[in-house]
Amino acid sequence: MRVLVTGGVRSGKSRHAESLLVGESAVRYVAPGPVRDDADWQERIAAHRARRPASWTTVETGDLAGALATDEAVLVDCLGTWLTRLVDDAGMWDATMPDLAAYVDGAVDRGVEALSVAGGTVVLVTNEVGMGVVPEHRSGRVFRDLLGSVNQRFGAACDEVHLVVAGRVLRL
Ligand SMILES: Nc1nc2c(ncn2[C@@H]2O[C@H](COP(=O)(O)OP(=O)(O)OP(=O)(O)O)[C@@H](O)[C@H]2O)c(=O)[nH]1
Repeated sequence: MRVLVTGGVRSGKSRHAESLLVGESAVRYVAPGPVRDDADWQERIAAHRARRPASWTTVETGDLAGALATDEAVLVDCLGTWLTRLVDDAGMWDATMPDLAAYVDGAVDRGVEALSVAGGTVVLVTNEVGMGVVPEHRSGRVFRDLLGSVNQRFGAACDEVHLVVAGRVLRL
């Protein structure tokens, strides 16, 4: 079973994603975003860790395909931060859109392939962006476009896509 969970910031999508894995004996929690050390972020992370069952393991890595290569159930939170880290690490925010799209597509290919052979339940969390005003800065516009495509690719590779709004879940 592969599920993509999408929604806005603080929509309740992480909690919903976690609830889909209740009953799994072992879960690999994958945090694929950039390493950040500001106090606000550390507080958020601490709250997440406190609510995870003791039997879950945490993997902090940008290597999505590698993190999916397991027979354990996997929760990836989230594809938005994964994308940010992917482009950050490659130093590609100023690259042309075709170059960026091709680079991200290659990484998505590897992720989708790993997803297709993963041994257990996989839940991927992502962000629903692009429903508001056009971002003022180019990096915001680029991120919005790329993440839309990433979501479509992973959505197509999943059995189900769930949209979370105001804590309510709509199965698409
Ligand atoms: N590095 C790291 N990140 C973590 C860990 N646990 C959670 N996170 C990150 O915390 C982020 C989620 O933070 P939230 O504040 O709950 O997200 P949100 O989008 O505002 O809210 P929801 O929609 O309710 O999930 C995700 O990017 C996770 O990867 C951890 O142990 N380590």
